[in-house]
Parts: sequence; C-alpha cells; structure tokens
Amino acid sequence: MTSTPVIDVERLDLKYGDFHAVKDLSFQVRRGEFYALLGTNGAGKTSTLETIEGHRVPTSGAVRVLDQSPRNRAAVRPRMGIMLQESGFSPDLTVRESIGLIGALTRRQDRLQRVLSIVDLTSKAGTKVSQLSGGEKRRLDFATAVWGTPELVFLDEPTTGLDIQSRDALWDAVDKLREDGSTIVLTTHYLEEAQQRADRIGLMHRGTFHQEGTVAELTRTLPAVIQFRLPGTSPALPLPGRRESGGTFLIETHQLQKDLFVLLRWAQDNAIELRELAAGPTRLDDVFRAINNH
Ligand SMILES: Nc1ncnc2c1ncn2[C@@H]1O[C@H](COP(=O)(O)OP(=O)(O)OP(=O)(O)O)[C@@H](O)[C@H]1O
Repeated sequence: MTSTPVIDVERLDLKYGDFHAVKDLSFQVRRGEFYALLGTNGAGKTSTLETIEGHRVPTSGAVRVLDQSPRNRAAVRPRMGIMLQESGFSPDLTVRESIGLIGALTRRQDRLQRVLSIVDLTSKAGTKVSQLSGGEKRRLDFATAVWGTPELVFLDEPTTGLDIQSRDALWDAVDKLREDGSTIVLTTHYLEEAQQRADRIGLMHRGTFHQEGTVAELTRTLPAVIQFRLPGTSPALPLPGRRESGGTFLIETHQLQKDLFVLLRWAQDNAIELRELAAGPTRLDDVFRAINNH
C-alpha cells in the first residue's frame, strides 16, 4: 500500500491579474522525502510554496497538505515548520521570547534549551532580535523549522547569510530532522546544497516544471566534464575538446570513465603533466545553464 503523499499538488494555476505565474503544475512529495523546488528567478517557486503553506488560494487546481486543505490552518499549522526568507520576528522581543512564540503559535511541545542549542543561540537568549547579526537572525528563523520536530518542514533559502560553520550546523540539524521522520521541502539558489541532499528535484521555469526527478535523472542528458591545463607545447589531444579563454581545456563526454582513461594514457605515453586535472559528473548548475537555451 502506498501512503498518501504529504504534499499533493494537482494542476495548480495561479494568476496575478492577467499574469499567469504558475501553469498547470502537478507534483507530489512523499513522507520522509527531501524535495527541492528549484528554478530560475520568477519561475513561480514562492507562489507555489505560499499556496502549499496556505497563504494563497489557487486560481484553479487542488492542493492537499498532510491530507488536508492548506487553508485548514488549525489542522495543518501545528504539523508544519516554515522557515521563510524573513520570519518577521518582532525586533523588540528577545530570542527567548521569539522562540516561545513559535511554541505558542504551533502548539508543539519542545524545550527552549534544546532549540537554543541547535540554533547556537544559547548565549543570546536574552538579546533582542534587533541586536542580532544577520546570521544570528537567520539561525533564529531556523528555530521555526526545528521546534517540536514538525512532520513537514519548509526551508526557504535557509543558508543565505550563514557562515560555513553555521551552514554545516544547519544541515546537521536537518539530517537529524530527517532521521526523526520529517519531510523536507527546500528552495534555494545554492544548487550544490540541493544536489548533495535532495531525493528529488522539481526544476521550475516560467511557471511550470522544466524537469522533475532525481539529480541523476536531471543531469543524465548533459555531458560530464574533464578539465585540465597543458604545459607549453604538447601533441594534439586524443579526444575532441576546447580551450577556454583562461587556457583551461574542456572535454565534454557521455562516457566519463572511458574518455578519462584515454586521456590519462595519452598523457602517460607523451610524458605530459595534466595540470589542475578535474573530472566530474554534470552539476545542476549546468542543467540550469541549459534551460535558457530552450
Ligand atoms: N503579488 C504579485 N503580483 C503580481 N505578480 C506577482 C506577485 N507575486 C509574484 N508575482 C510574479 O509572479 C512570478 C513568480 O514569482 P515568484 O516569487 O513565485 O517566483 P520565484 O520562483 O520565487 O522567484 P525568485 O527565485 O526570483 O525568488 C514573477 O514573475 C513575479 O514577478
């Protein structure tokens, strides 16, 4: 038996006046899944998420969240943790009071000390929100996703403005949420974060999906890349490649292992050092760059 999806979007349309922001969009997120909703600027991600979160009414189509209408806030809100791009905590409240508010609004149970520790704001518990740094404010926003281990967590650009330690700590906490069974929906422009973690990706462009699938499925159609620099003089390359303006050679291939072997054998036979050699699968960045060619 397949369980009911945690999010079920069926033929969603959203219009702002005459402007058609989301067009006939359908997708599902399964329980325990890490789903990344990505896309170009203005693609319709925020509009879609706001509808799922219950802030917007669809122009047409149906949205179900946790088997409820998202407009049924009393039923749905306690089960969701939503980290918005700006949570809008009152500047006059302290960190402790702000986190207390999350508890009051969601009616989930948790311990203040536990959440303060996860977001690394224990020493700032008595500090007013207006006096927090940008990164500290962002960590406070993350408390909304952590408090009471919600069944469904939305992370909207969660790492913007965070230093590397804070980013690592945030992803560790997200891993812990997943271990505890939470379903995660991420939107971000830091594609490598989604590439590393998402089970599936919905890639939006101009109001609809350009592609949807696992990272492997999204990158399958594009070649992998081998890149390197060559010393002053060398014989012709054994494979078709191109020289970038900075002097780096690029070989695009659909047979990475085989072509890498050909290149390494050529370098060995000709006693050539391939400087700054790097080879890797297609990255999501390349999938994004390819969008505008369509
Ligand atoms: N309230 C509104 N009134 C009119 N147009 C709107 C409104 N909100 C969004 N739009 C338009 O709808 C489109 C989708 O916007 P949305 O914010 O959903 O995109 P996004 O994918 O989140 O973009 P970004 O990555 O740039 O944040 C954009 O062209 C935007 O200008």
